[in-house]
Amino acid sequence: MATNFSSVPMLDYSLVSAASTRAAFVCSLQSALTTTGFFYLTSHPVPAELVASVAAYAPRFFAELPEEEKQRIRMVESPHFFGYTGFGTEWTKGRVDQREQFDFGTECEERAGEGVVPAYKRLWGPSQWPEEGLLPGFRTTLASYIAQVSQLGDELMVLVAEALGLPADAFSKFTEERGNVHRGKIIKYPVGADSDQGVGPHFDGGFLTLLLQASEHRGLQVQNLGGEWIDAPPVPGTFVVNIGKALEAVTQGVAIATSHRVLSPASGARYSIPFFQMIAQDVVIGKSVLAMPVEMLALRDARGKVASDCEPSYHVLWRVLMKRAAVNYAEYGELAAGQVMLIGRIKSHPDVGQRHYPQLFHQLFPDGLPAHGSAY
Ligand SMILES: O=C(O)CCC(=O)C(=O)O
Ligand SMILES: [Fe+2]
Repeated sequence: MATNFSSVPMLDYSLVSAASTRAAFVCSLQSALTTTGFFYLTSHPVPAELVASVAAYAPRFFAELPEEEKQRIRMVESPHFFGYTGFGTEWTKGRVDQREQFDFGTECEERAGEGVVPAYKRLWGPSQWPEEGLLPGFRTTLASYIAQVSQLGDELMVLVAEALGLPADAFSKFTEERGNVHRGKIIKYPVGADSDQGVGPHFDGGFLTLLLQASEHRGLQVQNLGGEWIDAPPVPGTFVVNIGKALEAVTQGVAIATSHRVLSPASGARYSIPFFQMIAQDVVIGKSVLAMPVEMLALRDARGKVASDCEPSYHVLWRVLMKRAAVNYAEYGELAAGQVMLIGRIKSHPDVGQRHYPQLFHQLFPDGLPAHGSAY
């Protein structure tokens, strides 16, 4: 019988600092990685004041920025896919997502100009920020936040390696010499939306996602191994951590990427701030799969077949599995991670692709701009 879960486990990060309790944390991490693919992290080291200050900016960004300023920094202006995306322009599984968002990333200079080959080198570059005077402190607060969450993500990856019986530096080959450029989003799910689909069922792409639920409204749900939707309500002082498809693939499916969705809030706008831990652009995941201990492969196989609205697929050879998985991760086998990300971004935001990556846009959309994009 497959192992299953009916709630998202809570892991206490303070256990990591004492030698006597570290093993207990690693043990619960192993179970979360191999069974739920999702966990809450309590007592984490990102200062509560910084988290509160980031959360307080979320409603202000949408309410206080004038429409012209949102338009000035809209994503279509950025070859790096950073900036503002208006309400109702993103689709998942054939339905409009009821959310509006602002994408930003690790502070970074433009690394390559127009016409560079491979084109994905252009993904890395600066975020688009609103005028300082319109939202004072927004930029520095988010820069500090992403730096601190990145550091926590790096620490977690060392623990992930330990929990999966791998050497502590097992994941270092997925780090670029100049450091990885991670991505974050500020999302608003409005009340009174046209449908209950805040965001439809999907997987995340990179290694780990660390999500801050920035208001008290529930809506996030995680799909268990039997296909049922489990609530993951906001818990003050925690991050919700989940595994992305890249981590699932490099661990041969031992760590499970779990399908999740957000239902539109019933009683007030919901805000969330996910941080997506990215990997080195040039890595071809298909050539970088890690040798996993047999006990870990046995844990994977013990899960049995998983029911999902997104067709996960870790119990067969990962290459076969990736071919069957959600459309934007199928390419991990042969293409560089940066290229996979670029394809996914263009599918999700075809207007940005058409403007900045016309060649690849025409390959993906030979009939021109579709009525909407869909990454998942
Ligand atoms: O808003 C949330 O709680 C989750 C968002 C999410 O899953 C995503 O943007 O990938
Ligand atoms: Fe997600």
